[in-house]
Amino acid sequence: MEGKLVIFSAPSGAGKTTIVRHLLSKHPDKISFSISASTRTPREGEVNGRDYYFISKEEFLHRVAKKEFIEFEEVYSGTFYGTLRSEVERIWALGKHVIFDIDVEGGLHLKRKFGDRALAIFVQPPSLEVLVQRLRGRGTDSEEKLRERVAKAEKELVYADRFDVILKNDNLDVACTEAEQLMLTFLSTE
Ligand SMILES: Nc1nc2c(ncn2[C@@H]2O[C@H](COP(=O)(O)OP(=O)(O)O)[C@@H](O)[C@H]2O)c(=O)[nH]1
Ligand SMILES: Nc1ncnc2c1ncn2[C@@H]1O[C@H](COP(=O)(O)OP(=O)(O)O)[C@@H](O)[C@H]1O
Repeated sequence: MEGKLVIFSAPSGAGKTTIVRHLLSKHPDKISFSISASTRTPREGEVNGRDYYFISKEEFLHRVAKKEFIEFEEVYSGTFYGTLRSEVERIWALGKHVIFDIDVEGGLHLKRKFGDRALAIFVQPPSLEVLVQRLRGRGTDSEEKLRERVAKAEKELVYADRFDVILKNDNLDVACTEAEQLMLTFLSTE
């Protein structure tokens, strides 16, 4: 089987992780999550090898030098995230397609690299104000981290129209249904 890529990108807090988790729980037979490598510290409840491969900066840079990443980025100052080639190949070898929860630059990078084999979806929050509320509500970031995420979000919203599709995440149920339809249509076409 020729594996495909379904990419969800958005500013932090737009809801991509929530949507991706929903799709994974409904279609575990079709898709599998690309577990990124990250140098950030795990959040409460996050599991190494399930949410991320949490590795040190030293190991990350060593693996960059060995060209193990399809793409990687210093997403926030001093914190690296990247997609391992071995991860994508592992999932394709299982006969599944790969689903990504990745920032905007990383999503566009993968789209450029894989072209028609990839569907790049931009998850759009109703407004920047709602995005900030969601991030606050999630309660995972300090005020300083929150400011950093919001500043990045403002820049990222501009890139929405470079994606294949813009998916509005106002009502979560509606967004999840639309995401599912988009994904299934894409996966069923040659
Ligand atoms: N470029 C790139 N970005 C990633 C990767 N994995 C995660 N990210 C992005 O890094 C950002 C920070 O992720 P995280 O710390 O989990 O917090 P989030 O913003 O709440 O999703 C998010 O925008 C993720 O989508 C990756 O492999 N490559
Ligand atoms: N449509 C929505 N309406 C209200 N809250 C939402 C909606 N979508 C996501 N959320 C909440 O917003 C927060 C950020 O969502 P998350 O999926 O973590 O975003 P991201 O992965 O894009 O950073 C979470 O607390 C999530 O439960």
